[in-house]
Amino acid sequence: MSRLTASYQVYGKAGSFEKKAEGIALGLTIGSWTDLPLLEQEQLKKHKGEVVSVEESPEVPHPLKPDEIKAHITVSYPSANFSADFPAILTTVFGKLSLDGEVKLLDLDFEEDLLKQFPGPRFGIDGIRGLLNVHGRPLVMSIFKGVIGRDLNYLTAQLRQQALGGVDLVKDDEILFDNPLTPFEQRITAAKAVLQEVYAETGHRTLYAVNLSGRTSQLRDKARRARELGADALLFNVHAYGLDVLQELAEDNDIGLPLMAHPAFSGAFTSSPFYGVAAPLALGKLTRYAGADFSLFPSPYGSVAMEKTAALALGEQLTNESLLKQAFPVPSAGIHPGLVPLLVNDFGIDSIINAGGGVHGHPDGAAGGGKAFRQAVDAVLKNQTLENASEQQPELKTALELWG
Ligand SMILES: CSCCC(=O)C(=O)COP(=O)(O)O
Ligand SMILES: [Mg+2]
Repeated sequence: MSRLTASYQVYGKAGSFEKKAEGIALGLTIGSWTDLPLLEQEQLKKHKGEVVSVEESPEVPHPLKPDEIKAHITVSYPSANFSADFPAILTTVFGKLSLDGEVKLLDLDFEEDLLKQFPGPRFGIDGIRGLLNVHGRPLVMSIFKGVIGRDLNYLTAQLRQQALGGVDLVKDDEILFDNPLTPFEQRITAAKAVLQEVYAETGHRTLYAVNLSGRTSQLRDKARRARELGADALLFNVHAYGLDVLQELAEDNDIGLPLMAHPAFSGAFTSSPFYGVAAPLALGKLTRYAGADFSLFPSPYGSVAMEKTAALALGEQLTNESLLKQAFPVPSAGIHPGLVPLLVNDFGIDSIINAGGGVHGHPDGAAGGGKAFRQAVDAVLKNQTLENASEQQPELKTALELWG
């Protein structure tokens, strides 16, 4: 019978972890089966979780409780215990356990039979590159900024400048919801017209990811309508809605659009060193399994930073060998052109450089900001230092003078 394996980080006294692990394996599956009559014990055994390993780390004491150390516990659960969906899986491996003190879910290992039941990205990295016809370099994305309370004219003017800067994608800010000044459907049609104009003028193609927002029950129809109107991609605050909602959108052939997962709200359950779910699992592996073509997360460098080993592991989870397609890592937040060499070094060519303030705050406007990013990417691919490249690239020079 196939099994799902979960790894947890726990703290406790040395020597106490076998009991703790057994408690998890039992507590999340058949409960107190030893008290039941023999026949029922036999019947329930096949549903019991199994402790796979317990590894103590005596060299890592609890930072606040000197008599406790860290340990990793691995438990496998029979697939017969759950249906093949995220709500059932997460409830099985970390349901009531998530409420039971200092336990962090680090990873989940899906066997092939189970993994096959998840869609993964519809387009993936290769598919998105195909839509843009851009290969062999990281993509550049910019974010609308300051458009809350502004109308469609403002939005389209800002979009035009971003596209003229040569960015490959522009996304809504995740905090722009449906509103009377820039309604969802009109954002799509107005943006499409602007991006077609820029393409006709310059030959440069930019895709726009519109924020799919509102009540869950309305999302499918809104997303289908977006497709009918010719939307390029959908931004989605997946962690505010839940992975299963993303999966529903990803599997719907009448939607069939690239899906961009925003990390909003995820810090609430990934940031603690003691509790919640590890970011590489939540924003990496599971977001990819649920069908995101792109996953945004804080880079190790900007204004909202993720610890570097976690950010690297997250990028790895989005792109490693799997039955499912690769999703684009999009390290974000406080990104400016001077960070491009670090980001490409960390996340490789198959990643996206994403910036809001770093584009719009450029003294030459968003067009200048976009150009500075593209120039930084070109310099890195040519193994040039940004300083050297900026001698020939005024927009990059201005950006480096401003942000370093
Ligand atoms: C925390 S990752 C999400 C990035 C994002 O949505 C954003 O608006 C970043 O804007 P910035 O001006 O920091 O590039
Ligand atoms: Mg944002």
